[in-house]
Amino acid sequence: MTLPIFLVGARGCGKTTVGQALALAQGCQFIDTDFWLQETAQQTIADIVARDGWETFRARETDALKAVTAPARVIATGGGIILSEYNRHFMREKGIVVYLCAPVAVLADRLEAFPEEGQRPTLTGKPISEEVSEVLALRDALYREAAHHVVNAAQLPGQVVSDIEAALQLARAS
Ligand SMILES: Nc1ncnc2c1ncn2[C@@H]1O[C@H](COP(=O)(O)OP(=O)(O)OP(=O)(O)O)[C@@H](O)[C@H]1O
Ligand SMILES: O=C(O)C1=C[C@@H](O)[C@@H](O)[C@H](O)C1
Ligand SMILES: [Mg+2]
Repeated sequence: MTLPIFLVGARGCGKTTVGQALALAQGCQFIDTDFWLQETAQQTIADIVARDGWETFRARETDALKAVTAPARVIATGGGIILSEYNRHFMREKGIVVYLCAPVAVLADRLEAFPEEGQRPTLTGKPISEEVSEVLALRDALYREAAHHVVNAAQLPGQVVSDIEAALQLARAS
């Protein structure tokens, strides 16, 4: 049985982008909790948050995580999935968790170029660069706590995929 691979990390670290390429390389199915949730709810995340609040979104995110978890899948998660202790333990127990780690400047540049506001409503009400810095400072330890592997996500997507594959291979061999 091939364990599911969970990609975690901040908004803009490339979970969706790298996840699709990794799934292709591994011959796995690709699933994204943000996409799955929005399709199932027939609403954007911004609309869910505006109508029902972040707490409701977080509860639905945990439901999404449980629903999509299955063998032979690469699962791109939402940037805040690690806020829940339940989610962190669930991912570690059910599969292999990879933290796509990138510095604030890289994340902020990507988010400024591709804001996708429907999927990424503001978390703090602050400008992007300030928000990324503040949120990453609070979450970096949680990404690390959840992760089996940490990779440098500031590289080109193909190199990030290669680094993840190398880490998985090394772990299998040891
Ligand atoms: N390694 C990379 N190099 C250059 N650009 C990238 C890389 N990874 C992602 N990007 C770009 O950055 C933007 C954000 O990437 P992506 O949507 O994959 O991030 P994410 O981690 O899934 O974010 P979220 O937590 O909001 O779902 C995209 O427009 C994508 O093209
Ligand atoms: O970092 C976050 O808290 C979020 C990231 C996105 O992937 C979405 O899951 C949502 O906008 C929340
Ligand atoms: Mg994504």
